[in-house]
Amino acid sequence: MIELHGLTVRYGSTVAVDDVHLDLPTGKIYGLLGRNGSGKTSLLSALASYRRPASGTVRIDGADAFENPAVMRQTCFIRDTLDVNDSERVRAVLCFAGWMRPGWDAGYAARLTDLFELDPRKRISALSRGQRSALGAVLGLAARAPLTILDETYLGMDAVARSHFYRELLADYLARPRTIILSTHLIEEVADILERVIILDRGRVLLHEEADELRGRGVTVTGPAEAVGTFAGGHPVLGERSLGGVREVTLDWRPEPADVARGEAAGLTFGPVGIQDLFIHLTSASQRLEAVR
Ligand SMILES: Nc1ncnc2c1ncn2[C@@H]1O[C@H](COP(=O)(O)OP(=O)(O)OP(=O)(O)O)[C@@H](O)[C@H]1O
Repeated sequence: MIELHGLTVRYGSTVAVDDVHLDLPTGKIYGLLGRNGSGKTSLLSALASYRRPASGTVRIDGADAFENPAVMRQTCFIRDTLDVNDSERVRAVLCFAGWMRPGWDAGYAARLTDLFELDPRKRISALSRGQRSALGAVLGLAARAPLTILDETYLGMDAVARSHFYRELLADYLARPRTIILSTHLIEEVADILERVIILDRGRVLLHEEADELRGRGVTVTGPAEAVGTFAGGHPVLGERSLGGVREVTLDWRPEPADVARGEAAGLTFGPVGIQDLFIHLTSASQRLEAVR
């Protein structure tokens, strides 16, 4: 279990992570989502001991994680900076990772390097943005660390490379289950491989839920404005739009089959709300709420 208790990260007067409490069972793939500046990198940096929290604790399997060598050996944190020397060659970086990482699989790293068409002789400074991202993906996957944290690692990769990455990640995770935390803005793309979703909003946890729960959590209701209004009454509205006499509302509510049948009889249609849409509605609804306070 990964336990964050009262975790707060500050930069001077900026509170990047604000009193976060999270209990995260190990052996799952987590998606850490949030708008720009919501505190994702700061939270992950504290989790990986890259940044000392202003207050609060991180415990992993009962042990205090901060600067704990035993915990750090089991943790692989890949961020876009890659934390490697730009004058090194790819081959040397992989070799160093093999030396640093107890679970490193050199054969798997070589296969991934081929898959992403990375030239092991190239210097890091000569890699394109996408190639740097691909190297991050190789370092993160081949480390096979019990706690693998990928902070927007694959952002620079093209669509083909990202699809290779998602496939490899899922296959390797199924073969060797471990805890993987992905922070991403490419929500729609990764949604299918996530088991749990955490949404951060201005340093706080807005939501922590099973991805399957989230997939069925919201509903869109479309139809004649008056009928939609009557049906939606009393349920939390995440968003709405109207065109002529037709209104569509997105509700944070899971209707029972009987509710759907009643709505359909009144001329309404129902649609699912994907994780990305739910994310957009929840984070913008939270901002609207803040604005009226
Ligand atoms: N080194 C720093 N010095 C000062 N403020 C910082 C620093 N790093 C982050 N911050 C601030 O902390 C807050 C959270 O930033 P953080 O990078 O953790 O967010 P994020 O969710 O990862 O953002 P993004 O999605 O844009 O990468 C922001 O207000 C940011 O300006």
